[in-house]
Amino acid sequence: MAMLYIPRCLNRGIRNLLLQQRSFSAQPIHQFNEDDIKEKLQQFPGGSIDLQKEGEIATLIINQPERINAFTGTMILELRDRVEELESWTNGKGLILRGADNTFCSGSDLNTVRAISNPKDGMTMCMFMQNTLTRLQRLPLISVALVQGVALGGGAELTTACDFRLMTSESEIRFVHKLMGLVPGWGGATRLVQIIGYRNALKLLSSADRVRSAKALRIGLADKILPSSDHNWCMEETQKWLSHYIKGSSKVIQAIKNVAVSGRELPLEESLRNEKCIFSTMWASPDNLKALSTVMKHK
Ligand SMILES: CCCC(=O)SCCNC(=O)CCNC(=O)[C@H](O)C(C)(C)COP(=O)(O)OP(=O)(O)OC[C@H]1O[C@@H](n2cnc3c(N)ncnc32)[C@H](O)[C@@H]1OP(=O)(O)O
Repeated sequence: MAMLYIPRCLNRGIRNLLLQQRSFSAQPIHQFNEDDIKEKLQQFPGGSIDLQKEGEIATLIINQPERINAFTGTMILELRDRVEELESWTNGKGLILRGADNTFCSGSDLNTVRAISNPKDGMTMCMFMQNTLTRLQRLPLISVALVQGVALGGGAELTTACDFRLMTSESEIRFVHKLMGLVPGWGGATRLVQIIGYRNALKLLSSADRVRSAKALRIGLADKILPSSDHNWCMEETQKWLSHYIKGSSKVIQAIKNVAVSGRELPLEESLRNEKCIFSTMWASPDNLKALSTVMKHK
């Protein structure tokens, strides 16, 4: 885990504070013994979660196209491994989350869902995924979900674990949980309220309506509509869109993501203290001194 660069030269107090803050990023929301649920999920194989790194942008691919990228037991486990790998990617700046074969994700694999359809397994699977997606959301990378095709149920929840969402004009996000006698359990309801506010979130959850791209843009669920669904074009556009937000050194970009996460998640005073600590790692840093040595006009 290397969430944040912590220089050795800092005094011990600040270093300790920063180490605490770093552990906040990867700290599990739910502390429980994961062995049983890992063993259970292992019994439901299929598909994969692939990680590709190209320069400073990584791409996570939800890959089970024959079932519209439904999430099997082993994909839940692989997602955790890939997120852990990204936590120690010190040079990274951006992350794209997408599905294979021009569609995003049809949610939990219904075969897995049926097999773990008892309260104990449901609860531990829910805690496992909440821990993973919270860690994904807190990665010091600017993340964007590229939503092609459908993002249903758990797939819709996954999109909310990214900082931003780009949709094609033909794609849809749909919280179908109500139709299955459920509520979101991967943290999607909590994050949805944070993204689009209580009233809009309640409408989407209680109606289970399709949210097409124009509406998603209007209510702030999507950040851009891509007019073509051609996969290569969509990926290029997503990288181009992301590149605007990740210009600069990885240390600066990671620090920016960390102060924003802190502001979203911590009470005011704690967040201000955290911001001060992160600021102290950037003030007079090589990036800062380099910038100061140039003639600066922000016209
Ligand atoms: C806490 C998590 C909550 C959850 O996520 S619960 C899961 C919620 N998701 C669903 O219920 C999705 C149900 N599926 C659908 O509505 C449709 O298949 C969907 C995604 C709109 C795609 O429709 P089409 O494009 O017409 O394709 P299709 O129906 O022929 O599907 C192709 C093959 O994929 C399968 N599939 C799709 N979604 C799946 C899923 N989630 N789990 C397991 N299998 C799934 C589908 O059964 C079909 O298989 P087959 O070719 O008939 O063997």
